[in-house]
Amino acid sequence: MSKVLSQKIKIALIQFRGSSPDKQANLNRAAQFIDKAMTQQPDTKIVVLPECFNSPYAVTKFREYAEEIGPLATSVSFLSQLASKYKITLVGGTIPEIDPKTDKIYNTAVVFDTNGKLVGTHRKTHLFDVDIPNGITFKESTTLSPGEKATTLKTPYGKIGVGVCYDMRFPELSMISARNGAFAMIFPSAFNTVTGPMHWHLLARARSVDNQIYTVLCSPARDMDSSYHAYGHSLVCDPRGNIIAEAGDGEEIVFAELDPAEISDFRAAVPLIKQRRFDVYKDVSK
Ligand SMILES: NC(=O)CC(=O)C(=O)O
Repeated sequence: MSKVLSQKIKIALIQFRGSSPDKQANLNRAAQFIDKAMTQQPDTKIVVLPECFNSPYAVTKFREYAEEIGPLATSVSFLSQLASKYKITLVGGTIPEIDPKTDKIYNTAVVFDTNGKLVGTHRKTHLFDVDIPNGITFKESTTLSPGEKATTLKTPYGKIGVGVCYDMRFPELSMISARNGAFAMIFPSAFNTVTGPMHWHLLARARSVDNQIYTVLCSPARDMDSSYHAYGHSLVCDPRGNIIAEAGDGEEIVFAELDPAEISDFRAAVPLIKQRRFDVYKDVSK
């Protein structure tokens, strides 16, 4: 069986509070945490930041903080320098993006290679529009537009799929990336204190077990002074559905080792890939 992950690699998830109104201060804090991660575990190859890691997570704020994504954008150039400084693949969380041609705003994940090149973006495809009585009401579509594609990207170690937060509730995106050969699905995310306890672990485990891949969720740390109370609990789930590393709800760096044998051994033992019956479920995409 061909390997989807070429070697054992270490991943670091930066769970921090980046939702202050001062974008540059949030970026500087992200840099401090990445420096800390790389000092503690210098063999780390992939670093992940949370959803909306340098702006408030609020529908009324996305436009104010939005950047046109390109090499000169404040957040893009800042993250690019960090990726090349530490020679890491950086899944640089999400930033509000403005498309100047259409004036539409997106919640967009940005990914950099070890030379600091922006190698991919993923616009949140499923917007977080919910109304849970006595829980939470949130309507991203008030100011955001949805992305239109699934995202699978090459890294030096194999391919990763990228989704953003609510995207993890839709198994199709993860399946597309897994079938394109991804070894992990990485979701910069920000569940909250209502939906986190209900579904965060369940969804990570489900996406891993569906696809026999790693699932990586990176959340902001909880900040009870902000309008949105992030759940925290950034985690890594292995291809068997075991959570192998997890944060609490405060600021924390989570490290985990991803092992190609975990994928190949479990796929050999439980050969879902060979057993799939595409002849039976042709109708699923209708
Ligand atoms: N914030 C999100 O996009 C998703 C979320 O909190 C949930 O699905 O629950």
